[in-house]
Amino acid sequence: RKAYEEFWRHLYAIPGPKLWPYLGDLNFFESSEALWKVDRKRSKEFYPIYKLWSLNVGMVHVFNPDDMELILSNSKYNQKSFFYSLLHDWLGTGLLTSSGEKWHRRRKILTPAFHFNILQEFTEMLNKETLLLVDNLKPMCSYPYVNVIKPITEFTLYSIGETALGVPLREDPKCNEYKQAVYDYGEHFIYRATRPWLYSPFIFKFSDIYNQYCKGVKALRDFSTNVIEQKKKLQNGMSYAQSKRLALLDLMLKAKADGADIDDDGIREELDTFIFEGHDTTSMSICYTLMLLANHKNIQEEIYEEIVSVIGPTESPTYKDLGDLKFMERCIKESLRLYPSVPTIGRVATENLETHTGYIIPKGCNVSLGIFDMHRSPQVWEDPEKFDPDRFLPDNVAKRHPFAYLPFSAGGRNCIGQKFALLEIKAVLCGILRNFKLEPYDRPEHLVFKADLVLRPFDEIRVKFEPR
Ligand code: HEM
Repeated sequence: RKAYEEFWRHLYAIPGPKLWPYLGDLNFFESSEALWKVDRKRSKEFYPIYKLWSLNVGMVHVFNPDDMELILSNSKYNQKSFFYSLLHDWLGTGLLTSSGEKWHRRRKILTPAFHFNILQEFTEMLNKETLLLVDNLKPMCSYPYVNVIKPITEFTLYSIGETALGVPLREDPKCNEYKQAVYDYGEHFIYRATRPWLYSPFIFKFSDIYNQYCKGVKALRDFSTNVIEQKKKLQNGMSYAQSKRLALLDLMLKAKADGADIDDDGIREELDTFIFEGHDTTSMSICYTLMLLANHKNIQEEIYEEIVSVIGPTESPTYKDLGDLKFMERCIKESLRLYPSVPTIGRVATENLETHTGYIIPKGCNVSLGIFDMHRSPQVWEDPEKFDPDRFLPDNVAKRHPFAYLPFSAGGRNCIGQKFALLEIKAVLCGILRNFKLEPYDRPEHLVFKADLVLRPFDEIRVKFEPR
C-alpha cells in the first residue's frame, strides 16, 4: 500500500494535461491521426516532461536529451514498457520485445549477423535489388505521381529476404498479404493501446476486432514459418562452412544445430522481428527521403554530383564507395531527424528514477521516450522544421548534446540493424538518383501522420519521377 501511494504521489507531482477523474486519459473515440496530433500538442505544451495515466496504468513522457541520456545509457533501464507486451502475439519475445537474460543471450548470438564482412557481401545483393526497382519505376515516369510506399516497401522486403534471410521473397505469393497484415497489426495495436480494459487477454477476446486480429496474426506467422521451410529446402542437408560468416537466418539455424540456447520457436520469433524491423523502418525512411529530395532540388543535384564523382554515372557502388558518400549520408541523417521511422520507444523505471528535470519517475512506471518530438523541438534544434543536412557536419555534431539525435536509439538496446539500414538506403538512392530526377508532388508541410508502430503517413507519399 505504501509503495502504491508513493507511486501515485510521485506521478502526480509531474505536470501533465487535464484528465478524466478516476479514468484518466481515455482517447478511444479518437482516430489515429487525431491521436498523433494530440500527442504532438502535449509535447509542445509540456516540454521537457509530462505524465499521463489511464485507469491504473501510469506513463511519463520525456523528450529532452538529458533525460534520454539518463535512461538509455544505464542498462538498469533496458526493460521495455508494458506496451511492448501487446506485440507478443506476433513477435513473441524476440530481440525487440524481450528483456533481461534472454535478451542478452540473443543479442550475443545475433550480433555477428551484422558484422561488416557480411554487410560487404550484402552490397552486391542490394545493388541487384536496386536495379530491379529502377526497372519497375521506369514506366511510372509517365504517371502524374508515384505513391512511393508500394514499390519501396516491396524493395525493402525483397532486400531483407535476399540478404539477411537468404530466401527469394519476390517469389512468395504471400508478400502482399504479409504487408497488409503488418498495417493491420499497427492499427489493432493502437486500438488496444488506447483502450486499457482490452489489455486483459481474456476481455480482448470479446472485442470487436478480435477475429480480424487473429486472422492477421495467423497471416504474419504463416509468412515467417514459410520462410523457414523455404530456407530448409534451399539448404537441403548442406552443412554450414566453418569459415564463412553466416547471414542472420543461417546463423540462427546453425546456432540451433550446435546446441545454442535457441529452438524453433526462438528462431521464428527472431525471424518475425527481423522481417518487420528490417523492412518497414527502412522503407518509411527511404520514402520520406525521396519526398524531401523532390522538394529540395538543389540538394538532390548535389547528391547526384557526389555519386558521379565518387562512383561514376553507371558503375555499381562497392561497400567502400557507399561509405565515401558523405554528403548523401548527412542528407539521410537529416531525413531521419525529421522522420525517425520509430517515433517513440518505451522503457520501465525499474527503480525510482530522478530526472534531470527534477521529478521522480516512480518505480514500475512506463516511460515513453519521444524521439520524434525531441528531433523537432525548438528547445533542442534551431529552426527544427528546416531540412538542413549541414547540421551533420562534424563541427556541428560536436557542438550538440550527444543524445539530441536518436533515430536508432542508443546504449545497449540500440538498433542492431543501423549499419545495414544506412547501407541499403545509400544503395537505393544511388540507383534512383542516377536514373531519375525527382519532382515535388506532396509537400512536407502537408503530410499528415497517424499513430502507429512506425512513422506512417495517414495517406500516401507522392513523388513525381522523370527520366534523368
Ligand atoms: C531506418 C531504419 C531503422 C530505424 C530508424 C531503426 C530504429 C530502431 C530503434 C529506434 C530501435 C530501438 C527500439 C526500442 O528501444 O524499442 C531499434 C531496435 C531494433 N532494430 Fe532497428 N531501425 C532501423 C532498421 C533496422 C533494420 C534494417 C533491422 C534489421 C535488419 C533492425 C532491427 C532492429 C532490432 C532487432 C531491434 C531491437 C534491438 C534490441 O533491443 O536489442 N532495425 N531500431
